[in-house]
Order: sequence, then structure tokens, then C-alpha cells
Amino acid sequence: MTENTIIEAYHITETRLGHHNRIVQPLLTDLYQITMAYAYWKSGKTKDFSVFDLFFRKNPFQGEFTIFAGLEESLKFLKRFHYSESDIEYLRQTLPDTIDDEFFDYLSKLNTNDVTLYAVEEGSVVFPRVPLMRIEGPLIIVQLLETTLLTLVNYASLMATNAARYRMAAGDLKLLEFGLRRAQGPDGGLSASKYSYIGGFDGTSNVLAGKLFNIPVKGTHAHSYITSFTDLTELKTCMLIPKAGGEFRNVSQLAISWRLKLTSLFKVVSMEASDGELAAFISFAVAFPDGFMALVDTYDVKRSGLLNFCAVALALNDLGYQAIGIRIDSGDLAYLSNVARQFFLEISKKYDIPWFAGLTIMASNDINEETILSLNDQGHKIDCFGIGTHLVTCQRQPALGCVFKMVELNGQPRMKLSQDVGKVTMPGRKDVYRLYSESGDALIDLLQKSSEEAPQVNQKVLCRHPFEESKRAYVTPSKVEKLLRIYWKDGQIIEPLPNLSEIRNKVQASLRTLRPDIKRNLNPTPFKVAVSYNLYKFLHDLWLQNAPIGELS
Ligand SMILES: Nc1ncnc2c1ncn2[C@@H]1O[C@H](COP(=O)(O)OP(=O)(O)OP(=O)(O)O)[C@@H](O)[C@H]1O
Ligand SMILES: O=P(O)(O)OC[C@H]1O[C@H](OP(=O)(O)OP(=O)(O)O)[C@H](O)[C@@H]1O
Ligand SMILES: O=C(O)c1cccnc1
Ligand SMILES: [Mg+2]
Repeated sequence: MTENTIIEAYHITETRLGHHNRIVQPLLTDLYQITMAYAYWKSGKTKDFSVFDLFFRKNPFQGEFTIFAGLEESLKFLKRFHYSESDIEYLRQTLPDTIDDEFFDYLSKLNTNDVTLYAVEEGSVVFPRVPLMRIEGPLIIVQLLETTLLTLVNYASLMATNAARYRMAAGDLKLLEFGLRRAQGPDGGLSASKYSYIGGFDGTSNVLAGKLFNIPVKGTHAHSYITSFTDLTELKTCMLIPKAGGEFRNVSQLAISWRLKLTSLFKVVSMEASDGELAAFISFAVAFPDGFMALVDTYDVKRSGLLNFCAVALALNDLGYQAIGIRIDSGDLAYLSNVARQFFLEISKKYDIPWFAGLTIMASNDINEETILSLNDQGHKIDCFGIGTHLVTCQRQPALGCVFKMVELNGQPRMKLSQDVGKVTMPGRKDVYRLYSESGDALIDLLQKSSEEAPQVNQKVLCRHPFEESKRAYVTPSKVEKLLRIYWKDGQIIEPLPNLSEIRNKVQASLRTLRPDIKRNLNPTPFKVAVSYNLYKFLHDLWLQNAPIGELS
């Protein structure tokens, strides 16, 4: 590969469908897909017609729901699926010499025009065993899609689910994703920014994600900015024109005199506050008078950071500018946020500056879902969380286990047996219906054979547990939603795709249909996924046919 082609491969290009990640290409797969393709081809299976389901078996994060994501990227992959000349050349060199040359001609002409892809709407809540995608088409081609589709759906869905959980824990508070530096490489970082936005984050610090996906980009500054100043004499400029115009004023002088006034209110000694920190705040305020946000924990939040911040914010106020707030990045975040809010309230009252009471308090530092829930219990005054490591690495569970299993070949059902019933695949071409109660709550997902009639509104339908015979229930739905829709057929995306913020809204709307006990953090109730009477019978008959009878001796 030349240097240029490597650079190109990593390039993310703009297409009619938004941005396309060019790492996503047919060779982004496991070798065994290509060796299987050759063996299928060699044994004359080019005309075999297959149906595969993509599904997972267990919800992540000890939860009872998952958010489905990665569909748009999967469709873009199908659209661009093509082995380039250099791909074919690479495969020729890599596969054994015994491979028929004609196979490479066959590969070079492959496309996904004969593939049909059904999927659940991106951003929907989904559950174990429900096909998130059903892919139909020539066996060889569908098999070749497996790994890439899984890599596109697994992390995207895990990330969107993680973000949605943080969103539930944080309620209406602002959530910013700060994870790029700790993410699983550049592509992991970009995906994390994208899918955490879908899951309910409000913005990201990742500038490229902002540009590519139109996500709001936000940020403050680092401790290095604060420690780069040691005293006020280092300030090269501290002059600022008031917002309404007029003569330059000296922000440094104003801030120093405010700091003196505030020491009695804060019951601290001005000597204890760091002059380097004050200088850093002044210089940042002069650079961003309308966007002044200060990192206050470099030396001591109570004795230095808050005092210096308030002094500079009041100096800015003298010139008609409103500061934004503070970020606290260490210590007891509940306690310090309460202290900070108290300071802001007192200043607001004493100097009659109403907006001061509502200054933003951002907290960061190794925050995860549990920290947010614990902070809620303790009582805090944080308005915004900046979250990196735990969010983007999905530290609590680093992978979602979506699999891609054949369920039908040439019209005949296929089934993978397992000692573990949870791993037995649901054979045949199936559809999925979500049944809703009168109040709009999702009651159950019902899997049926595609040949069966859809359940009808206000008509009683029997829903069975797929494996436990005694577990069954009648449901009379007030609404029936067919979950699998056709997205790709005859070489085209046939359903208009939502943009990122529409998918983000879909996540919240879909979560609202779940009862609170299914979404709670501790010991949530599982959502029921059932099969129809016919599918139950079909599954168990086939199971008996396929399971060998052992002989004891
Ligand atoms: N009130 C709180 N309740 C629960 N967890 C908290 C609270 N305040 C902070 N935390 C969490 O506790 C951990 C504290 O981290 P750590 O022990 O590294 O201390 P630190 O404050 O970062 O210290 P340092 O000043 O050395 O950086 C972080 O994960 C943080 O999110
Ligand atoms: O804590 P996270 O959830 O990953 O959020 C992002 C962190 O990244 C920054 O820290 P930095 O990289 O400067 O290192 P630190 O660990 O010393 O704070 C920032 O100050 C946050 O603490
Ligand atoms: O803008 C910030 O405050 C930020 C960005 C990335 C990581 N930590 C903090
Ligand atoms: Mg940190």
C-alpha cells in the first residue's frame, strides 16, 4: 500500500448521505469470512439464498434495555460495498496459491444489489433475542457482511446505551463527553462522541466529531493553563473594552479590588489565594469575555479557586459581561458544588446581580453512572458533568455481544443448538411486533414466523416464553408496531434516514415507552420477549429433530 492509499483509507469523506468513514470497507472483516466465501463458491453455493439475524443475548451494564445504533453506518457500508483492485491484489497475495483465479473475478464483481436488509429503527430500545437486523440474500455475500455489520452495531449500540443510562441518572442536567484522550483509538473516540450524542449527551469536546456530525462542541481549559502563570506581573494584557463600548478598562485592577472585598464574605485571607491562578483567570477572561469558565481546583477550591473566579467574574460584570461558571475536577464534588453555589447566591444577593446565582457549576473527574446516582442521593448543586473515561471505554461492560446467525437457507430453517438454552437460535424468517398497552407502555415484543398474520389491535394474542412451556400470557394490544422495516433493497436505501438529532429524540421517545422498573439502576425488571404459538411449536419441533438422542451405557 502506498502512503497515499493509507491516508485515503483513514479519510472520512463527505457523501450525499453525510460523512462516510472510509475505514469501513469490505476488507474490514475477519479472514474466515473470505475463506468461507471461497469454499462456498468452490462447492457451488453461489445461488444459495440465506436469511441471517443480527441480535444479542444479554443487555449490557446489568440493565434490562439496550439502544440500537449503527444502522446508518451499516447502510452506507452496503452502498459502498466493493472490492477495489488493490483489495483483490492483496487477497491474491494473501490467500493460498491454490485458489482459482476465477474466484477473484467473482469477488471483484460482487455488490449488495441482491441483499435485502430489514432493521429496527435506529435509536429504538431493543431487547435480547430480538433480531435488530434481518439480512437476506445470496449466502456468500451475506456471510461476507457479518463482521463489518457486527463491528458497526456492537460498539455503537453499547455506547448509545451507556450514554442513555448516564442521561437517565443525570435527569435534565447537561452532559458533555470529554473522552477522546482515553478512547479506544481515534476511530473509537469519534464513534464515542457520535453515539454518546445519540444516547442523550448535549455536546462533546471532540472538535472533529463536531465538524463531521454537527454535534455541539464545548470545553473549558486544563490545569496546565492555570499552572502556566505564577503571578500577576506575567499578564501581558489585562485591558478590555466594556461590552457596550467605550474606553479600555484594566480587568486585573478591578479583579484585585474585588478579591479584597470578597475575602470577608468568604471568610478567607486574600494571601491564601493563588496569584498565578488569578492571573490565569484574568487572561482567559480577557480572551473570552463572553465565555468565561474557570477551572477552580488547581490549588484549593474554597481558599483560592472560588475567590479568584468570583473576583474576575465581578470585574467582567463591571464591564457588562456575564461569566459562564466554574469546573471542579477533584475533591468531594457534592460538597464543593454546594459551597460554590452558596458563594454565588451570597454574592448575587449582596451585590444585587441576579444571574450570579445561576452560574454554571461543572463537575468532572472519573465520573460514572454510580457517581452521578450517589451525588443525587447526597444532594449537590452541579449543573453539568464532563465525562470521559468511564463513558467512552464503557468501563462497566466493554462489549455488547451481538451475533450474526443463519436462520434459513434455501427456504429451510437453520438452527444452532446449545447446551445453554439462551444460546439456541430462533430458526426461520421472522418478524417482530411490539405490543403496547392503552397507556402507551410497551408490554412485550412478539416474534412470529414471517408467514403468520400480524397481531391486530384489540385482538387477544397468545405470547409464549420461547423455552419455558408454562410461561405464557394473553395480550390484547392497543397498538401494534412492526419493528423490522426494509431499509435496503435492490441496491438502494429505500427509507429516508433521520439525522443525528432526530435519532437522539427517538432514543428518548423510545425510552419513555418503558416502565420505570425496567429502566431502574438496581435489579431492573426484564422486559418480556415472547414467541407466537406457531413459532414456539416450529422451534421446539425443529429442536427435537436436530438434537441427537444419546445412548447411556
Ligand atoms: N461526593 C462524592 N460522592 C461520590 N463520589 C465522588 C464524590 N466526589 C467525588 N467523587 C468521585 O470520587 C473519586 C475521587 O477521585 P480521587 O480519589 O482520584 O480524588 P481526587 O479528588 O481526584 O484527588 P486529587 O486531588 O488527588 O486529584 C472520583 O472518581 C470522583 O468522581
Ligand atoms: O475523568 P474523565 O471522566 O476521564 O474526564 C475527563 C478528564 O480529562 C481531564 O483530565 P486529565 O486528562 O487532565 O487528567 P487527570 O486524570 O489528571 O484529571 C479532565 O480534567 C477530566 O478529569
Ligand atoms: O474542555 C474541558 O474541560 C475538557 C476537555 C477534555 C477533557 N477534559 C476536560
Ligand atoms: Mg481527572
